[in-house]
Amino acid sequence: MSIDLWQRGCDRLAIELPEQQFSTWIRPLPPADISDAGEAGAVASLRVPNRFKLDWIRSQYSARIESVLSELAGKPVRLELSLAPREAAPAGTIPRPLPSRPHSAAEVLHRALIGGGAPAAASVATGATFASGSSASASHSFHSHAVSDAAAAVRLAQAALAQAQANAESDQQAQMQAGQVGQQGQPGLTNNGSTAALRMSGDTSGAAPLPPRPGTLQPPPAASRSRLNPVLTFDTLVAGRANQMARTAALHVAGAPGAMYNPLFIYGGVGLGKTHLVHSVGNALLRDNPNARVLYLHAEQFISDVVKNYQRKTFDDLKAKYHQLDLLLIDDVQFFAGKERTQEEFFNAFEALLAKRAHIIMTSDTYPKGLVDIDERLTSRFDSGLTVAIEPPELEMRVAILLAKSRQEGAPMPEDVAFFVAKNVRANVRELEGALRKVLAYAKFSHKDITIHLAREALKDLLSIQNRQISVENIQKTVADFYKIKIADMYSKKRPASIARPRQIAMYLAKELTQKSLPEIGELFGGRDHTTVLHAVRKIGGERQKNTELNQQLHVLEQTLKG
Ligand SMILES: Nc1ncnc2c1ncn2[C@@H]1O[C@H](COP(=O)(O)OP(=O)(O)OP(=O)(O)O)[C@@H](O)[C@H]1O
Repeated sequence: MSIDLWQRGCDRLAIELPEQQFSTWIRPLPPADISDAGEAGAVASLRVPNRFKLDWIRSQYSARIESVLSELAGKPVRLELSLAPREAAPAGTIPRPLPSRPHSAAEVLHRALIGGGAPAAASVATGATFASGSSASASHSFHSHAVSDAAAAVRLAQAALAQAQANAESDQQAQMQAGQVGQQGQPGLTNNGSTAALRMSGDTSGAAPLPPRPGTLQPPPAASRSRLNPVLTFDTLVAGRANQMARTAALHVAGAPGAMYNPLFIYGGVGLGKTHLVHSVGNALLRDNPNARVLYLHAEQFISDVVKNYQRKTFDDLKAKYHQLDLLLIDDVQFFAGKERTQEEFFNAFEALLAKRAHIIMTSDTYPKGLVDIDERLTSRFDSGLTVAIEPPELEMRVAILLAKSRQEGAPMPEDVAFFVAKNVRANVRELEGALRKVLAYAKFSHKDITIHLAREALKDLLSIQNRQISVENIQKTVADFYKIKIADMYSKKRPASIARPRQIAMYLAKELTQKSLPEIGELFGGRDHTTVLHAVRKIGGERQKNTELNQQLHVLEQTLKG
């Protein structure tokens, strides 16, 4: 009965929680041991592999796990968490029936965006702007019921892809399975999907492909003509809440280019995976159709092409190069600012490609209407298909990225270390990769195991900069400014919501962004008890998951504090 109850609880949580959260925190847990005390209830004893995970599950999920188990058991079930002994076998994996695979990426996105409601459909079809996660406030036309349907559908897509990827790693048979997924419009396994996306030094952001590992297949010639980096595929792109909409839209385009969501405009801050995503589309399309004419380029390359062809008066060459494409992937279009001739040529190419139903995907650091010094006739066209944001990765996603990339590097990072690094490196994926490189290099050269102690050593410069920059006082001042209250209110006993809420937000940020303990934070907030701080941390952390406006405000505050 105990395994069965636990299994059913997991199945329920798999439906309720975002896929990334479920996969990171719940799925890897060993089954809880359930001791039944008759009418009085039952106790579910769960052995968690490390302290970080234990604390996190206790603070974030234990209440929900208890209530799901109690509901299923028909009597109260108390959850008892303890640390698994070090030498214990690695945590087992709960077999979880995956939701049936979506029929195609197009369908997934369609369901995700349209959900059950026609009004949202209309706004999407005519050029909706929406953002995953915190920036969803920009999506006035995106109905909230569609958001929850979207989340559910995207979870289905993620589950199917996660399954395909997991299978693909294991054996030849799984490769065939992944190939079938590809035929349905989703990316399957690419020949070098497991090739490391990391280098031990230097920048990984450029488009220059890494040399494939011995034994992996060479990229097809079309990939080099297209300037695609064969390493940047959907297989190596970790999915999370931060990129779910953009990734789902990109999957759709890869499966059915030239159909809907054309142009696709992807925007977000630096190092969040925009370039990776557009390369993934190109690589997926070429894998399915090696004859497709695909070109990836940075906006600056387009600018220099225009200049060169103007100097040589070879306008026809320029047209021939761009107007014949099936898929144009163009990165960082904000670089077109102030370049009138380039904008003119891009406008021509844009019109020609759309007229023949070729697909265009653009990236930028801001949404189309936020672009400066770019002609309105262009920016309005940029916004005429689908505009999606990529957000900074949330904690679960950062952990998943570290685990995935360290595995690709052949030096798997233990979960507690990944958690430690992810908690401390929050800005973007590029920084996360930098931190991972440092930790792995440090372990390699010092011939030591990868532990939290080692990670702390390897990253001490980075951590000390952060600790220096973010103090509780700084947080109190920034939050007080933001919500227009007095700093003194942070320490006062006043309770009106207009003051109590910013104070709770400041406590939450103090816990998130500093190394201070709950009692220390309580002390700095006018001598409050640590339970008051814990309550604030849980409350704001929980609300943040559901309330997009609050999440947006917290992002702004976090970015301000991190400088
Ligand atoms: N979700 C992800 N999963 C795995 N790797 C990722 C993910 N997001 C980003 N990366 C990696 O992080 C690095 C930076 O990503 P990328 O260059 O795509 O960011 P970007 O948004 O285009 O940044 P910029 O605007 O500075 O060009 C790359 O090495 C990329 O492979």
